[in-house]
Amino acid sequence: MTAVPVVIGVRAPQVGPAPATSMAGGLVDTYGRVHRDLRISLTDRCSLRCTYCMPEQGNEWLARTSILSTDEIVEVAEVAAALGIRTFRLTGGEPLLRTDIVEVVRRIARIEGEDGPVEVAMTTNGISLAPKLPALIDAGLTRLNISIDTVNRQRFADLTRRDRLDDVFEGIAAAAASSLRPLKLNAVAMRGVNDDELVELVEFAIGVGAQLRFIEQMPLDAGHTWDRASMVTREEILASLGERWTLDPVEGRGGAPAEKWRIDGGPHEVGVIASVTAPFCGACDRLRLTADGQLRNCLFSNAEYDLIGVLRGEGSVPGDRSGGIADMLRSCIHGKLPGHAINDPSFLQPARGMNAIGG
Ligand SMILES: Nc1nc2c(ncn2[C@@H]2O[C@H](COP(=O)(O)OP(=O)(O)OP(=O)(O)O)[C@@H](O)[C@H]2O)c(=O)[nH]1
Ligand SMILES: C[S@@+](CC[C@H](N)C(=O)[O-])C[C@H]1O[C@@H](n2cnc3c(N)ncnc32)[C@H](O)[C@@H]1O
Ligand code: SF4
Ligand code: SF4
Repeated sequence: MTAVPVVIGVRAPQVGPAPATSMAGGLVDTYGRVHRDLRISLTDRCSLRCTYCMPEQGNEWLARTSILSTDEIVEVAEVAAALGIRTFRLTGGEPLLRTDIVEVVRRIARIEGEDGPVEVAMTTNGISLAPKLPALIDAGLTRLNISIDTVNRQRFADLTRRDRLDDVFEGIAAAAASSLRPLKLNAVAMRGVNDDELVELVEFAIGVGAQLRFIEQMPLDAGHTWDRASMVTREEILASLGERWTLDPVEGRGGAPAEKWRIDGGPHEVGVIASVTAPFCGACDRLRLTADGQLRNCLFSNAEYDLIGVLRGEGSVPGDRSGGIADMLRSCIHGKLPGHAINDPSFLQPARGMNAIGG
């Protein structure tokens, strides 16, 4: 039984040998957005239970048999790279819980993209990162984003339902001491939880040589309890930081989700990912692959494209199915809407929580 009761599915196309021209043309949607970034969720499992993402208990995990193998992930990544994907971001759930994580990184990092080697990035909660980091870097990991919403131990335990802040600090320290740059820290801003700590979080990030990005909380929690009033907005975040520092906008955002500001004219920057009040959908260049092999063209989409059906469908033979994978990637792109509808009264939150979508 999977964690996804009902999704609007798109059936797998007939599997067969790849037509000679199947890789021609990139992943351009009907609004002209060129897709360069594939976020791959490696598992829906996690070492934490953040309130805005997962339920405290009783989560319905994806069946282990439905989780994509390393071979399957690499097969998809190779086709995606041939179609123009340049960055593969490994996420979850907690990607470091995947026992073959180093192999996944190594095999994706070997893929040649259109303009040279692809980038392999990871978003993690940092737990158990320290002992694994040397092997991950050796395998070809190029960038790390680590999530930390508070530097207060009791708050961390309340918010994540696990008393593991010291493990996160250890992971951040290892990343800070490593060669990976830029190092980014993510913090979801929450009213009455950490909104009195925003300056302290930025100072913590500066202290470890990282850049902090605040995230507006999105309606993606497994319990569907999100409410607009408890979301701390971009404006509120800037007002709070503005009491301490002068913030000057940094130009040249491109397709990045974070708007950035220079702090007091100095070398440090802070970012805000305002997915709700200032969505960046017009420049969206992302696709997502869930751990159970469903392609999604938007975090908030209720449609999924059944890639695992292509990979495991009857008569499917490894090596012969790149055309089917490419077709499914294109179908997914073709169905992409211009933006999300969180601000529309008819908005329907996706059935999956963020941990099962791949944040
Ligand atoms: N609405 C929306 N939010 C996103 C999207 N991608 C990332 N985010 C939000 O931004 C947060 C941080 O994302 P990360 O996983 O750190 O990656 P990133 O910011 O895309 O990565 P880089 O900017 O390349 O470092 C996520 O947790 C989401 O909350 C997206 O496509 N749409
Ligand atoms: C889903 S987690 C997966 C990777 C890893 N477990 C982590 O926490 O970094 C990726 C990112 O999504 C963010 N996130 C999760 N649920 C969210 C929500 N409802 N709104 C905004 N961001 C969310 C987390 O804070 C984290 O930065
Ligand atoms: S945000 Fe990341 S660390 Fe927190 S519960 Fe979700 S997947 Fe786990
Ligand atoms: S909400 Fe959807 S369309 Fe908008 S940036 Fe995120 S993934 Fe892209």
